[in-house]
Amino acid sequence: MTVFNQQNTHKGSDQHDGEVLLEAKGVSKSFGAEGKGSRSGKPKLVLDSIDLQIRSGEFVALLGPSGSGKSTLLRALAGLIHPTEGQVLFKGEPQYGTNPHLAIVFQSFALFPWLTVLQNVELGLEAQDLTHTQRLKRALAAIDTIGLDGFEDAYPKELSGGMRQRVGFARALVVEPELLFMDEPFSALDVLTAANLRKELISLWESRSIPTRAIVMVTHNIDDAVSMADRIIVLGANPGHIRIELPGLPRGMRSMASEAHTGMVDLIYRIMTSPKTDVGSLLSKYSPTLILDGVQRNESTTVPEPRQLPHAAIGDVTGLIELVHARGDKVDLYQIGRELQLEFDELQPLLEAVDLLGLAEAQEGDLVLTQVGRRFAEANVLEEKQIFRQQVLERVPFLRQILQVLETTPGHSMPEEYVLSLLENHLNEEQAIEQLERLVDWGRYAELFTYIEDRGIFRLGEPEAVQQG
Ligand SMILES: Nc1ncnc2c1ncn2[C@@H]1O[C@H](COP(=O)(O)OP(=O)(O)OP(=O)(O)O)[C@@H](O)[C@H]1O
Repeated sequence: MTVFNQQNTHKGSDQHDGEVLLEAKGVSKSFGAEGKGSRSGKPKLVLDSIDLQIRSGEFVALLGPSGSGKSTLLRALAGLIHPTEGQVLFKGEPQYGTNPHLAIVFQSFALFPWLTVLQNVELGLEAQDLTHTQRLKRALAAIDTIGLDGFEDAYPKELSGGMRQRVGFARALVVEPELLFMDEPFSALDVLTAANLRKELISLWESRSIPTRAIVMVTHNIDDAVSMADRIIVLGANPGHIRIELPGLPRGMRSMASEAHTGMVDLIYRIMTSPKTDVGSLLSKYSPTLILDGVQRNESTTVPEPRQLPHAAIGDVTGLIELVHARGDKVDLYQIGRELQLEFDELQPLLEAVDLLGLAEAQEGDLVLTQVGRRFAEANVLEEKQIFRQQVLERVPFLRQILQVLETTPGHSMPEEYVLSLLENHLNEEQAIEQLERLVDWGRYAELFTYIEDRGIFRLGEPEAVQQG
Protein backbone atom coordinates (compact mmCIF):
# COMPACT_ATOMS: atom_id res chain seq x y z
CA MET A 1 0.00 0.00 0.00
CA THR A 2 1.42 3.34 -1.01
CA VAL A 3 1.81 5.78 1.78
CA PHE A 4 1.43 9.53 1.44
CA ASN A 5 4.27 11.99 1.33
CA GLN A 6 6.41 10.82 4.25
CA GLN A 7 7.20 14.34 5.40
CA ASN A 8 3.57 14.93 6.05
CA THR A 9 2.57 11.71 7.71
CA HIS A 10 3.21 13.01 11.22
CA LYS A 11 4.93 9.83 12.27
CA GLY A 12 6.25 9.69 15.78
CA SER A 13 4.80 11.85 18.48
CA ASP A 14 3.58 14.71 16.30
CA GLN A 15 0.25 13.23 15.22
CA HIS A 16 -0.76 12.52 18.77
CA ASP A 17 0.63 15.57 20.50
CA GLY A 18 -2.75 16.86 21.65
CA GLU A 19 -2.33 20.32 20.06
CA VAL A 20 -5.66 22.10 19.76
CA LEU A 21 -6.24 22.21 16.01
CA LEU A 22 -9.76 23.52 15.90
CA GLU A 23 -11.80 25.29 18.51
CA ALA A 24 -15.44 26.37 18.59
CA LYS A 25 -16.00 29.20 21.05
CA GLY A 26 -19.60 29.99 21.92
CA VAL A 27 -20.77 28.98 18.45
CA SER A 28 -24.47 29.56 17.85
CA LYS A 29 -26.25 29.24 14.54
CA SER A 30 -29.72 30.42 13.59
CA PHE A 31 -31.38 29.84 10.25
CA GLY A 32 -33.99 32.05 8.70
CA ALA A 33 -32.62 35.23 10.21
CA GLU A 34 -32.82 36.88 6.80
CA GLY A 35 -36.42 35.77 6.34
CA LYS A 36 -35.36 32.60 4.56
CA GLY A 37 -36.36 29.19 5.94
CA SER A 38 -39.02 30.65 8.21
CA ARG A 39 -42.16 32.14 6.79
CA SER A 40 -43.05 33.49 10.19
CA GLY A 41 -39.86 35.55 9.89
CA LYS A 42 -38.57 34.18 13.20
CA PRO A 43 -35.03 32.79 13.02
CA LYS A 44 -34.65 29.24 14.26
CA LEU A 45 -31.83 28.64 16.71
CA VAL A 46 -30.19 25.39 15.63
CA LEU A 47 -26.96 25.48 17.64
CA ASP A 48 -26.69 27.12 21.02
CA SER A 49 -23.32 28.24 22.45
CA ILE A 50 -21.16 25.32 21.45
CA ASP A 51 -17.71 25.17 23.02
CA LEU A 52 -15.57 22.42 21.60
CA GLN A 53 -11.95 21.61 20.93
CA ILE A 54 -10.54 19.16 18.41
CA ARG A 55 -7.03 18.09 19.26
CA SER A 56 -4.30 16.46 17.24
CA GLY A 57 -4.43 12.67 17.50
CA GLU A 58 -8.14 12.51 18.23
CA PHE A 59 -10.96 10.70 16.49
CA VAL A 60 -14.10 12.47 17.65
CA ALA A 61 -17.63 11.18 17.01
CA LEU A 62 -20.66 13.47 17.05
CA LEU A 63 -23.88 11.70 18.00
CA GLY A 64 -27.33 13.10 18.63
CA PRO A 65 -30.96 12.81 17.65
CA SER A 66 -32.07 13.82 14.20
CA GLY A 67 -32.18 17.57 13.88
CA SER A 68 -29.89 18.23 16.86
CA GLY A 69 -27.53 20.10 14.56
CA LYS A 70 -24.71 17.57 14.04
CA SER A 71 -24.26 18.40 10.36
CA THR A 72 -24.66 22.10 11.02
CA LEU A 73 -21.94 21.93 13.67
CA LEU A 74 -19.66 20.01 11.31
CA ARG A 75 -20.23 22.58 8.56
CA ALA A 76 -19.60 25.45 10.95
CA LEU A 77 -16.37 23.82 12.16
CA ALA A 78 -15.30 23.33 8.54
CA GLY A 79 -15.93 26.97 7.70
CA LEU A 80 -18.65 26.08 5.18
CA ILE A 81 -21.16 28.20 7.10
CA HIS A 82 -20.64 31.16 9.39
CA PRO A 83 -21.78 31.00 13.00
CA THR A 84 -24.42 33.56 13.90
CA GLU A 85 -22.52 34.10 17.13
CA GLY A 86 -19.15 32.95 18.42
CA GLN A 87 -16.20 31.89 16.34
CA VAL A 88 -14.14 28.96 15.13
CA LEU A 89 -10.38 29.10 15.55
CA PHE A 90 -7.89 27.03 13.55
CA LYS A 91 -4.62 26.71 15.49
CA GLY A 92 -5.63 29.70 17.54
CA GLU A 93 -6.42 31.99 14.58
CA PRO A 94 -9.98 32.94 13.58
CA GLN A 95 -11.07 30.85 10.62
CA TYR A 96 -12.55 32.74 7.68
CA GLY A 97 -14.23 30.76 4.91
CA THR A 98 -13.50 27.15 4.05
CA ASN A 99 -10.47 25.74 5.81
CA PRO A 100 -7.93 24.51 3.18
CA HIS A 101 -6.36 22.14 5.73
CA LEU A 102 -9.58 20.22 6.08
CA ALA A 103 -11.42 17.78 3.81
CA ILE A 104 -14.91 16.33 4.14
CA VAL A 105 -16.38 12.99 3.14
CA PHE A 106 -20.15 13.05 2.80
CA GLN A 107 -22.70 10.25 2.95
CA SER A 108 -22.73 9.88 -0.81
CA PHE A 109 -20.22 11.49 -3.02
CA ALA A 110 -21.01 13.57 -6.04
CA LEU A 111 -18.61 12.13 -8.57
CA PHE A 112 -18.47 13.54 -12.07
CA PRO A 113 -19.78 10.74 -14.29
CA TRP A 114 -17.80 11.87 -17.34
CA LEU A 115 -14.47 11.77 -15.47
CA THR A 116 -12.46 8.67 -14.58
CA VAL A 117 -11.58 7.72 -11.01
CA LEU A 118 -8.16 9.31 -11.41
CA GLN A 119 -9.59 12.54 -12.83
CA ASN A 120 -12.22 12.68 -10.08
CA VAL A 121 -9.53 12.31 -7.42
CA GLU A 122 -7.27 14.86 -9.10
CA LEU A 123 -10.12 17.37 -8.82
CA GLY A 124 -9.50 17.45 -5.07
CA LEU A 125 -6.17 19.12 -5.84
CA GLU A 126 -7.51 21.80 -8.16
CA ALA A 127 -7.11 24.55 -5.63
CA GLN A 128 -3.47 23.66 -5.00
CA ASP A 129 -0.59 25.07 -6.96
CA LEU A 130 0.95 21.82 -8.19
CA THR A 131 2.49 20.67 -11.47
CA HIS A 132 0.69 18.05 -13.50
CA THR A 133 3.23 15.42 -12.43
CA GLN A 134 2.86 16.26 -8.74
CA ARG A 135 -0.92 16.10 -9.04
CA LEU A 136 -0.79 12.75 -10.78
CA LYS A 137 1.61 11.32 -8.20
CA ARG A 138 -0.54 12.46 -5.28
CA ALA A 139 -3.76 11.21 -6.87
CA LEU A 140 -2.26 7.79 -7.67
CA ALA A 141 -0.99 7.48 -4.10
CA ALA A 142 -4.40 8.35 -2.67
CA ILE A 143 -6.10 5.87 -5.00
CA ASP A 144 -3.69 3.17 -3.94
CA THR A 145 -4.04 3.97 -0.24
CA ILE A 146 -7.80 3.69 -0.34
CA GLY A 147 -7.72 0.36 -2.20
CA LEU A 148 -8.74 1.46 -5.68
CA ASP A 149 -5.51 0.44 -7.35
CA GLY A 150 -6.30 -0.81 -10.86
CA PHE A 151 -9.47 1.28 -11.17
CA GLU A 152 -7.78 4.56 -12.09
CA ASP A 153 -9.33 4.61 -15.57
CA ALA A 154 -12.77 3.32 -14.59
CA TYR A 155 -15.80 5.61 -14.77
CA PRO A 156 -18.13 6.02 -11.76
CA LYS A 157 -20.93 4.04 -13.42
CA GLU A 158 -18.64 1.00 -13.56
CA LEU A 159 -18.13 1.08 -9.76
CA SER A 160 -20.16 -0.33 -6.89
CA GLY A 161 -21.53 2.02 -4.20
CA GLY A 162 -18.70 1.04 -1.86
CA MET A 163 -16.05 1.78 -4.47
CA ARG A 164 -17.61 5.12 -5.29
CA GLN A 165 -17.42 6.01 -1.63
CA ARG A 166 -13.75 5.00 -1.72
CA VAL A 167 -13.27 7.54 -4.51
CA GLY A 168 -14.90 10.06 -2.16
CA PHE A 169 -12.36 9.16 0.52
CA ALA A 170 -9.49 9.35 -1.98
CA ARG A 171 -10.64 12.79 -3.12
CA ALA A 172 -10.63 13.96 0.49
CA LEU A 173 -7.33 12.31 1.42
CA VAL A 174 -5.46 13.46 -1.69
CA VAL A 175 -5.22 16.97 -0.24
CA GLU A 176 -3.43 15.44 2.75
CA PRO A 177 -5.76 17.25 5.11
CA GLU A 178 -4.77 17.87 8.69
CA LEU A 179 -8.42 17.45 9.61
CA LEU A 180 -10.69 14.86 8.06
CA PHE A 181 -14.41 15.39 8.58
CA MET A 182 -16.96 12.71 7.76
CA ASP A 183 -20.73 13.17 7.68
CA GLU A 184 -22.32 9.74 7.97
CA PRO A 185 -19.75 8.27 5.61
CA PHE A 186 -20.92 4.66 5.86
CA SER A 187 -24.67 5.02 6.10
CA ALA A 188 -25.42 4.67 2.38
CA LEU A 189 -23.41 1.46 2.09
CA ASP A 190 -24.50 -2.11 2.65
CA VAL A 191 -23.47 -3.66 5.96
CA LEU A 192 -20.46 -5.64 4.72
CA THR A 193 -19.05 -2.87 2.54
CA ALA A 194 -19.44 -0.41 5.39
CA ALA A 195 -17.68 -2.78 7.81
CA ASN A 196 -14.78 -3.22 5.38
CA LEU A 197 -14.29 0.45 4.69
CA ARG A 198 -14.58 1.31 8.37
CA LYS A 199 -11.91 -1.24 9.26
CA GLU A 200 -9.56 -0.01 6.55
CA LEU A 201 -10.01 3.62 7.52
CA ILE A 202 -9.24 2.85 11.15
CA SER A 203 -6.21 0.86 10.15
CA LEU A 204 -4.90 3.77 8.01
CA TRP A 205 -5.54 6.17 10.86
CA GLU A 206 -4.06 4.08 13.65
CA SER A 207 -1.01 3.06 11.63
CA ARG A 208 -0.57 6.75 10.76
CA SER A 209 -0.36 5.94 7.07
CA ILE A 210 -2.29 9.11 6.32
CA PRO A 211 -1.14 12.59 7.31
CA THR A 212 -4.48 13.42 8.90
CA ARG A 213 -4.03 14.65 12.46
CA ALA A 214 -7.63 14.53 13.67
CA ILE A 215 -10.90 13.03 12.47
CA VAL A 216 -14.41 14.21 13.27
CA MET A 217 -17.30 11.96 12.27
CA VAL A 218 -21.03 12.66 12.41
CA THR A 219 -22.97 9.44 12.76
CA HIS A 220 -26.29 7.98 13.78
CA ASN A 221 -24.68 4.68 14.44
CA ILE A 222 -23.78 4.35 18.12
CA ASP A 223 -21.84 1.14 17.45
CA ASP A 224 -19.66 2.99 14.93
CA ALA A 225 -18.99 5.79 17.37
CA VAL A 226 -18.02 3.39 20.16
CA SER A 227 -15.88 1.23 17.83
CA MET A 228 -13.96 4.12 16.37
CA ALA A 229 -13.83 7.21 18.53
CA ASP A 230 -11.46 8.49 21.19
CA ARG A 231 -14.10 10.94 22.30
CA ILE A 232 -17.87 10.85 21.84
CA ILE A 233 -19.89 14.03 21.91
CA VAL A 234 -23.63 13.63 22.36
CA LEU A 235 -25.74 16.55 21.23
CA GLY A 236 -29.21 17.32 22.54
CA ALA A 237 -31.88 19.03 20.44
CA ASN A 238 -34.01 22.18 20.41
CA PRO A 239 -31.72 23.94 20.12
CA GLY A 240 -28.63 21.82 19.46
CA HIS A 241 -26.31 21.80 22.47
CA ILE A 242 -23.65 19.52 23.88
CA ARG A 243 -25.28 17.21 26.40
CA ILE A 244 -22.17 15.31 27.23
CA GLU A 245 -18.67 14.46 26.12
CA LEU A 246 -17.66 10.88 26.87
CA PRO A 247 -14.15 9.53 26.64
CA GLY A 248 -13.97 6.67 24.10
CA LEU A 249 -13.03 3.18 25.19
CA PRO A 250 -9.37 2.22 25.19
CA ARG A 251 -8.50 0.90 21.70
CA GLY A 252 -8.19 -2.71 22.80
CA MET A 253 -11.75 -2.71 24.18
CA ARG A 254 -13.58 -1.22 21.22
CA SER A 255 -14.50 -4.34 19.28
CA MET A 256 -18.23 -5.03 19.05
CA ALA A 257 -17.68 -8.39 20.71
CA SER A 258 -16.33 -6.83 23.90
CA GLU A 259 -18.43 -6.33 27.00
CA ALA A 260 -17.10 -2.81 27.36
CA HIS A 261 -18.45 -1.98 23.90
CA THR A 262 -21.93 -3.26 24.75
CA GLY A 263 -21.87 -1.38 28.06
CA MET A 264 -20.85 1.87 26.40
CA VAL A 265 -23.45 1.57 23.62
CA ASP A 266 -26.06 0.80 26.23
CA LEU A 267 -25.10 3.87 28.26
CA ILE A 268 -25.28 6.13 25.19
CA TYR A 269 -28.68 4.65 24.31
CA ARG A 270 -29.88 5.44 27.81
CA ILE A 271 -28.65 9.00 27.47
CA MET A 272 -30.15 9.53 24.03
CA THR A 273 -33.48 7.96 24.87
CA SER A 274 -33.82 10.05 28.03
CA PRO A 275 -33.56 13.59 26.65
CA LYS A 276 -35.12 15.07 29.77
CA THR A 277 -33.09 13.11 32.33
CA ASP A 278 -30.01 14.67 33.86
CA VAL A 279 -27.03 12.91 32.29
CA GLY A 280 -25.19 12.98 35.59
CA SER A 281 -27.75 10.76 37.27
CA LEU A 282 -27.55 8.23 34.41
CA LEU A 283 -23.78 8.23 34.57
CA SER A 284 -23.54 7.80 38.29
CA LYS A 285 -26.01 4.95 38.12
CA TYR A 286 -24.63 3.11 35.11
CA SER A 287 -21.07 4.12 34.70
CA PRO A 288 -19.64 5.69 37.84
CA THR A 289 -16.09 5.28 36.56
CA LEU A 290 -16.73 7.57 33.59
CA ILE A 291 -17.45 10.45 35.92
CA LEU A 292 -13.93 10.22 37.24
CA ASP A 293 -12.59 10.11 33.73
CA GLY A 294 -12.92 13.67 32.58
CA VAL A 295 -16.51 13.54 31.41
CA GLN A 296 -17.91 16.95 30.61
CA ARG A 297 -21.58 17.64 30.60
CA ASN A 298 -23.71 20.59 29.92
CA GLU A 299 -27.42 20.27 30.53
CA SER A 300 -28.24 23.86 31.23
CA THR A 301 -28.93 25.05 27.71
CA THR A 302 -31.96 22.86 26.92
CA VAL A 303 -34.92 24.98 25.90
CA PRO A 304 -38.16 23.10 25.30
CA GLU A 305 -40.04 23.74 22.07
CA PRO A 306 -43.73 23.05 21.32
CA ARG A 307 -44.02 19.34 20.70
CA GLN A 308 -44.36 18.25 17.08
CA LEU A 309 -45.70 14.98 15.78
CA PRO A 310 -42.76 12.70 15.10
CA HIS A 311 -42.13 11.32 11.63
CA ALA A 312 -43.56 7.88 12.38
CA ALA A 313 -46.03 5.86 10.33
CA ILE A 314 -49.00 4.53 12.29
CA GLY A 315 -48.30 0.99 11.08
CA ASP A 316 -44.81 1.13 12.58
CA VAL A 317 -46.17 2.48 15.87
CA THR A 318 -48.69 -0.33 16.24
CA GLY A 319 -46.09 -2.87 15.07
CA LEU A 320 -43.61 -1.73 17.73
CA ILE A 321 -46.21 -1.86 20.52
CA GLU A 322 -47.23 -5.38 19.51
CA LEU A 323 -43.62 -6.48 19.40
CA VAL A 324 -42.89 -5.09 22.88
CA HIS A 325 -46.03 -6.78 24.21
CA ALA A 326 -44.97 -10.09 22.69
CA ARG A 327 -41.63 -9.72 24.56
CA GLY A 328 -43.27 -9.29 27.96
CA ASP A 329 -44.03 -5.54 27.77
CA LYS A 330 -40.39 -4.48 28.08
CA VAL A 331 -37.49 -4.53 25.61
CA ASP A 332 -33.93 -3.34 25.61
CA LEU A 333 -33.79 -0.53 23.05
CA TYR A 334 -30.29 -1.25 21.89
CA GLN A 335 -31.16 -4.91 21.29
CA ILE A 336 -34.41 -4.12 19.51
CA GLY A 337 -32.68 -1.52 17.33
CA ARG A 338 -30.11 -4.09 16.31
CA GLU A 339 -32.73 -6.77 15.73
CA LEU A 340 -34.92 -4.57 13.56
CA GLN A 341 -31.80 -3.15 11.90
CA LEU A 342 -32.90 0.36 12.74
CA GLU A 343 -30.37 3.11 13.24
CA PHE A 344 -31.02 5.38 16.19
CA ASP A 345 -32.41 8.12 13.95
CA GLU A 346 -34.96 5.65 12.55
CA LEU A 347 -35.95 4.37 15.97
CA GLN A 348 -36.10 7.83 17.52
CA PRO A 349 -39.35 9.07 15.85
CA LEU A 350 -41.04 5.78 16.76
CA LEU A 351 -40.00 6.20 20.38
CA GLU A 352 -41.24 9.76 20.38
CA ALA A 353 -44.55 8.64 18.88
CA VAL A 354 -45.23 5.90 21.42
CA ASP A 355 -44.23 8.26 24.22
CA LEU A 356 -46.41 11.07 22.92
CA LEU A 357 -49.36 8.68 22.64
CA GLY A 358 -48.75 7.41 26.18
CA LEU A 359 -48.39 3.84 24.92
CA ALA A 360 -44.84 3.21 26.07
CA GLU A 361 -41.99 4.98 27.80
CA ALA A 362 -38.26 4.87 27.25
CA GLN A 363 -36.75 4.20 30.63
CA GLU A 364 -33.00 4.31 30.75
CA GLY A 365 -32.37 2.20 27.69
CA ASP A 366 -35.52 0.05 27.86
CA LEU A 367 -38.89 0.59 26.25
CA VAL A 368 -41.69 -0.28 28.66
CA LEU A 369 -45.39 -0.45 27.78
CA THR A 370 -47.78 1.65 29.83
CA GLN A 371 -51.10 0.19 30.98
CA VAL A 372 -52.79 1.85 28.00
CA GLY A 373 -50.06 0.43 25.76
CA ARG A 374 -50.83 -3.07 27.04
CA ARG A 375 -54.55 -2.59 26.36
CA PHE A 376 -53.69 -1.27 22.91
CA ALA A 377 -51.54 -4.31 22.14
CA GLU A 378 -54.32 -6.70 23.17
CA ALA A 379 -57.15 -4.83 21.42
CA ASN A 380 -58.83 -5.74 18.14
CA VAL A 381 -58.66 -3.25 15.28
CA LEU A 382 -61.76 -1.31 16.30
CA GLU A 383 -60.75 -1.02 19.94
CA GLU A 384 -57.25 -0.10 18.86
CA LYS A 385 -58.62 2.84 16.87
CA GLN A 386 -60.74 3.93 19.84
CA ILE A 387 -57.76 3.90 22.17
CA PHE A 388 -55.70 5.77 19.60
CA ARG A 389 -58.44 8.40 19.24
CA GLN A 390 -58.71 8.83 22.98
CA GLN A 391 -54.95 9.16 23.42
CA VAL A 392 -54.63 11.62 20.55
CA LEU A 393 -57.41 13.81 21.92
CA GLU A 394 -55.88 13.77 25.38
CA ARG A 395 -52.28 14.25 24.38
CA VAL A 396 -52.08 16.09 21.05
CA PRO A 397 -53.66 19.52 21.66
CA PHE A 398 -53.26 20.56 18.05
CA LEU A 399 -55.40 17.69 16.75
CA ARG A 400 -57.96 18.40 19.46
CA GLN A 401 -58.03 22.00 18.27
CA ILE A 402 -58.62 20.95 14.65
CA LEU A 403 -61.53 18.78 15.76
CA GLN A 404 -63.04 21.64 17.79
CA VAL A 405 -62.81 24.00 14.80
CA LEU A 406 -64.46 21.43 12.55
CA GLU A 407 -67.24 20.83 15.08
CA THR A 408 -68.02 24.52 15.45
CA THR A 409 -67.51 25.78 11.87
CA PRO A 410 -70.59 26.00 9.62
CA GLY A 411 -70.26 23.30 6.97
CA HIS A 412 -67.87 21.43 9.31
CA SER A 413 -64.97 21.83 6.96
CA MET A 414 -61.80 23.86 6.80
CA PRO A 415 -59.05 24.44 4.22
CA GLU A 416 -55.58 23.11 4.98
CA GLU A 417 -54.15 26.62 4.56
CA TYR A 418 -55.68 27.48 7.92
CA VAL A 419 -53.79 24.64 9.62
CA LEU A 420 -50.61 25.48 7.72
CA SER A 421 -50.72 29.11 8.78
CA LEU A 422 -51.02 28.04 12.43
CA LEU A 423 -48.11 25.65 12.05
CA GLU A 424 -45.98 28.32 10.45
CA ASN A 425 -46.09 30.31 13.66
CA HIS A 426 -43.44 27.92 14.91
CA LEU A 427 -42.08 26.14 11.85
CA ASN A 428 -40.60 26.96 8.49
CA GLU A 429 -42.58 26.16 5.36
CA GLU A 430 -41.05 22.76 4.70
CA GLN A 431 -41.45 21.63 8.31
CA ALA A 432 -45.03 22.90 8.40
CA ILE A 433 -45.94 20.86 5.31
CA GLU A 434 -44.37 17.78 6.87
CA GLN A 435 -46.29 18.35 10.12
CA LEU A 436 -49.49 18.74 8.14
CA GLU A 437 -48.93 15.31 6.58
CA ARG A 438 -48.40 13.77 10.03
CA LEU A 439 -51.50 15.46 11.43
CA VAL A 440 -53.56 14.16 8.52
CA ASP A 441 -52.14 10.66 8.96
CA TRP A 442 -52.75 10.53 12.71
CA GLY A 443 -56.11 12.36 12.57
CA ARG A 444 -57.44 10.04 9.89
CA TYR A 445 -56.38 6.94 11.79
CA ALA A 446 -58.01 8.33 14.93
CA GLU A 447 -61.11 8.97 12.79
CA LEU A 448 -61.25 12.60 13.84
CA PHE A 449 -61.90 13.88 10.32
CA THR A 450 -61.75 13.12 6.63
CA TYR A 451 -59.22 14.89 4.47
CA ILE A 452 -60.05 15.54 0.85
CA GLU A 453 -56.65 15.27 -0.67
CA ASP A 454 -57.11 16.87 -4.09
CA ARG A 455 -58.81 19.94 -2.58
CA GLY A 456 -56.79 20.13 0.61
CA ILE A 457 -59.88 20.24 2.84
CA PHE A 458 -60.50 18.85 6.31
CA ARG A 459 -64.07 17.74 6.96
CA LEU A 460 -65.83 16.27 9.94
CA GLY A 461 -66.93 12.83 8.83
CA GLU A 462 -68.64 9.67 9.96
CA PRO A 463 -66.26 6.82 10.64
CA GLU A 464 -67.52 4.96 7.53
CA ALA A 465 -66.76 7.94 5.37
CA VAL A 466 -63.42 8.37 7.10
CA GLN A 467 -62.39 4.82 6.35
CA GLN A 468 -62.97 5.43 2.67
CA GLY A 469 -61.13 8.57 3.28
N1 LIG B 1 -29.74 25.74 5.50
C1 LIG B 1 -30.69 25.59 6.42
N2 LIG B 1 -31.75 26.42 6.47
C2 LIG B 1 -32.71 26.29 7.42
N3 LIG B 1 -32.69 25.33 8.37
C3 LIG B 1 -31.67 24.45 8.36
C4 LIG B 1 -30.62 24.53 7.39
N4 LIG B 1 -29.73 23.54 7.65
C5 LIG B 1 -30.20 22.86 8.72
N5 LIG B 1 -31.37 23.42 9.14
C6 LIG B 1 -32.17 22.98 10.30
O1 LIG B 1 -31.29 22.86 11.38
C7 LIG B 1 -31.67 21.76 12.21
C8 LIG B 1 -30.46 20.89 12.41
O2 LIG B 1 -30.13 20.27 11.18
P1 LIG B 1 -28.88 19.32 11.01
O3 LIG B 1 -28.96 18.71 9.65
O4 LIG B 1 -27.65 20.03 11.39
O5 LIG B 1 -29.19 18.23 12.12
P2 LIG B 1 -28.60 16.76 12.27
O6 LIG B 1 -28.47 16.50 13.73
O7 LIG B 1 -27.39 16.60 11.42
O8 LIG B 1 -29.81 15.94 11.68
P3 LIG B 1 -29.80 14.53 10.92
O9 LIG B 1 -29.25 13.57 11.90
O10 LIG B 1 -31.26 14.29 10.64
O11 LIG B 1 -28.97 14.69 9.68
C9 LIG B 1 -32.84 21.09 11.52
O12 LIG B 1 -34.02 21.55 12.13
C10 LIG B 1 -32.75 21.59 10.10
O13 LIG B 1 -34.02 21.64 9.52
